[in-house]
Amino acid sequence: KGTTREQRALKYLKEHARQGDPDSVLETFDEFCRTQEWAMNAAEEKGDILDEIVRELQPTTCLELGTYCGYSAVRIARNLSPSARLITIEVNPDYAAVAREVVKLAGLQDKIEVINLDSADVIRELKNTYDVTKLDLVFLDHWKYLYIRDIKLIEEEKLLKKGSVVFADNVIIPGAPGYLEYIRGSKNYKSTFYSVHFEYMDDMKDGVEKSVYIGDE
Ligand SMILES: O=C(NCCO)c1cc(-c2ccc(F)cc2)cc(O)c1O
Ligand SMILES: [Mg+2]
Repeated sequence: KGTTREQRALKYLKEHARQGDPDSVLETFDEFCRTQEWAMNAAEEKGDILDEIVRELQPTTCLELGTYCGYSAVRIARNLSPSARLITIEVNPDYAAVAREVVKLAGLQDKIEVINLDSADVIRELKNTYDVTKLDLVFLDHWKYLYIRDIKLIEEEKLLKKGSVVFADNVIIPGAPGYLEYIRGSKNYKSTFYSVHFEYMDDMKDGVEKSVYIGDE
């Protein structure tokens, strides 16, 4: 075929979505995944919970680990206030390249920064290199076994403040057992589990975990 699934998705978006319209990009991406090829986007149900969190929290600085094609980055950024921004980290160069195109198609390149590096290396540099003081929202959606490594690193870097929200995808499928045990056992968070459908699969159950940081600044 010569093309990857992600490149085929981007082609479909370019042909069917309205340039500069984030809602159109998301709707078209969901349509592609339901009618052409499945892809590991957060999708409608998980996306609605993410929308609710962003609308209520009104975060200024957001961090996403695991951009993939940029679906959730667009989902988050479309609801951000004018000066707010999202830093999203993707270790896979092919995914990052597609994500940058999707972000541009949505017209959100001024609010979203896609970084093609390893998450741990960027987290260590957020204060010095990326001018971040505190993170209001963190979305964990990269390799599941890395959730626990990176949340510990984020705590170590003192990047969270009272009220910061850590939202984790896939805590059931593929699962992130070490992370769930850690975050639910920590006195620094108040966690809530949401049972949701796995993306684009109406007969499969997944779960997302919303954790509010209540620890020391
Ligand atoms: O690995 C994932 N993300 C990081 C890499 O970019 C990921 C995987 C899956 C999934 C895939 C294949 C399957 F059979 C089951 C689960 C789903 C997701 O939502 C994900 O975020
Ligand atoms: Mg996911």
